[in-house]
Amino acid sequence: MAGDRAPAEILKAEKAGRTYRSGKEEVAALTGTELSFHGGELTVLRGRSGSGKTTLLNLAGLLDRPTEGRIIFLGKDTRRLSDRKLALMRRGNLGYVLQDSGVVERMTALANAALPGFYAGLSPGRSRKLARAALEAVELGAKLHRPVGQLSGGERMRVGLARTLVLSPRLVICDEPTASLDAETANLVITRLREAAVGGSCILCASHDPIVIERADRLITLTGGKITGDERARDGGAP
Ligand SMILES: Nc1ncnc2c1ncn2[C@@H]1O[C@H](COP(=O)(O)OP(=O)(O)OP(=O)(O)O)[C@@H](O)[C@H]1O
Repeated sequence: MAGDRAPAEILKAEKAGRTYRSGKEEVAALTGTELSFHGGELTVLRGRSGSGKTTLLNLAGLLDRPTEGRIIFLGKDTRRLSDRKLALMRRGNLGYVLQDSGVVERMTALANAALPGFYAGLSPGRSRKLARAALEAVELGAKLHRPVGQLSGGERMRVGLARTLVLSPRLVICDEPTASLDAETANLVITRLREAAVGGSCILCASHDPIVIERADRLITLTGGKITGDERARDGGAP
């Protein structure tokens, strides 16, 4: 899926907002968000607890729909898409690095990382070859055949990362991808994410970790559900 797509606009938020309703109470978690994301960039989203980061990641990741405004993904107005079409769009174009890495514990690391290939209709051999390379890239080449349930938390997270990146998704959504990792493993994770960006993916990452922030191309700040900062990193994110 890689190619000359670096300048392409992947996602656009137009006056997008999300209000949660529980009983009579309404929480405007995100309001009037105007943002555009392109391939080839790693963007870090910062903000205090409750500022709306997860809400924005969920909208950008097509996991939730805005209650106002719209999200345009690959030129398509997602308001018009059924839940089924949205799910297909996610499967073909999006990857997630979330707190719960979503790996299947009874399956081996290799089988987990090969899943996107199978779903995309690649041959089993090709899916496994790509999975093996993705796992080697996160330093799990020696544990390919281990059931994920027998791996450490950081290793599971890396299996999830390998699975997320194995088919070079257009957009990768990450929620605190280095939380609870030691500095060396955190460096490995951010290096893989940067490589994915260099390969043309658009990476959107909520994080407070200086290791992540110093490798960002762009820094967005959220305050009380609004974008209050949107700046380019001076050195454009070291490779
Ligand atoms: N399902 C929900 N129902 C009601 N309110 C919600 C819901 N999810 C989030 N909120 C509220 O929306 C606001 C933004 O929440 P969000 O989870 O996006 O913040 P965040 O910046 O990701 O916070 P944190 O860093 O603590 O994870 C908060 O006030 C939160 O309490």
